[in-house]
Amino acid sequence: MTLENISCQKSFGGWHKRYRHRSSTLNCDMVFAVYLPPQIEQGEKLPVLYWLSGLSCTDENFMQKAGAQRMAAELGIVIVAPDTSPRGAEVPGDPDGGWDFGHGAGFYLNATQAPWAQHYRMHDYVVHELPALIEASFPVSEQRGISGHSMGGHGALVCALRNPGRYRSVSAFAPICNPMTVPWGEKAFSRYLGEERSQWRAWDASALLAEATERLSILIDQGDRDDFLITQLKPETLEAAAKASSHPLTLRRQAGYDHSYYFIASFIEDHLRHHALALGRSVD
Ligand SMILES: N[C@@H](CCC(=O)N[C@@H](CSC=O)C(=O)NCC(=O)O)C(=O)O
Repeated sequence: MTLENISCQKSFGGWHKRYRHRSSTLNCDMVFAVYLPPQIEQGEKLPVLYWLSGLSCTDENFMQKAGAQRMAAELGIVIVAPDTSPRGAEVPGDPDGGWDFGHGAGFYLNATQAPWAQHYRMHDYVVHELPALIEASFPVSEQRGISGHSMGGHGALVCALRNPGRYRSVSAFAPICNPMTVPWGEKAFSRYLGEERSQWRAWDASALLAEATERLSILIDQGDRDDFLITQLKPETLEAAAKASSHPLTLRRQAGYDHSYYFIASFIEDHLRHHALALGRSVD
């Protein structure tokens, strides 16, 4: 596997880098970003937090707007931010030109329907191909955490719930909690997975949580001034599933916050500490 370094900036004593590579899972070239904290140069194998961004994002939104680098440098956590879908001229996008399906909207699932199934396999990319590449290319351990925002917050929950034992920590900002029942999810699932709704449950965080066997503690922050809260996100559904199955969930409703990266930047430190604790880093 060849990695092409396309940019490099020093940040808080560590390095923000972007790489291009060929993905055999997605059948296209992909770009991801990685933040390597200063401890990486001391020969210590560091844990990795995977960050999954939301609709319309690339690898750049989180790295430029969340302000995570200072704490990641302090805690000694590598952060990897993949793109949000397969990309390129050979990858079909939304035939209607929308931003909530196709390019920038891979939903971190494995599509089963033509023509999407040939490229849209973001779950396998994020859970398997990318970590294998990261673990072979950088001095990191196999201790993994996963987090994300909105579509990516849902993606993080689903990756953790579908793969018990693979992640030591999980959290989310304003995740889509029950995509089977909201417009963003219905549009994406009906095309990627087909019209048979029973097939959707395997990619819905609330449905998966109801049947989870691993009790990985979940941290979620949700702004109460989020324009998508009622129509698209539905945290109460996940909360009810967690309650019914006694799954550990801390869902914090944050007064006055919206859906933006201003909200994420306000609470990213708490999430990094949540992950650091589970990933065996010392947290003061
Ligand atoms: N492009 C759209 C706005 C889409 C949007 O709000 N995207 C959110 C994630 S929404 C759920 O997945 C986002 O993270 N945007 C990027 C950012 O940097 O804020 C439009 O133009 O309306």
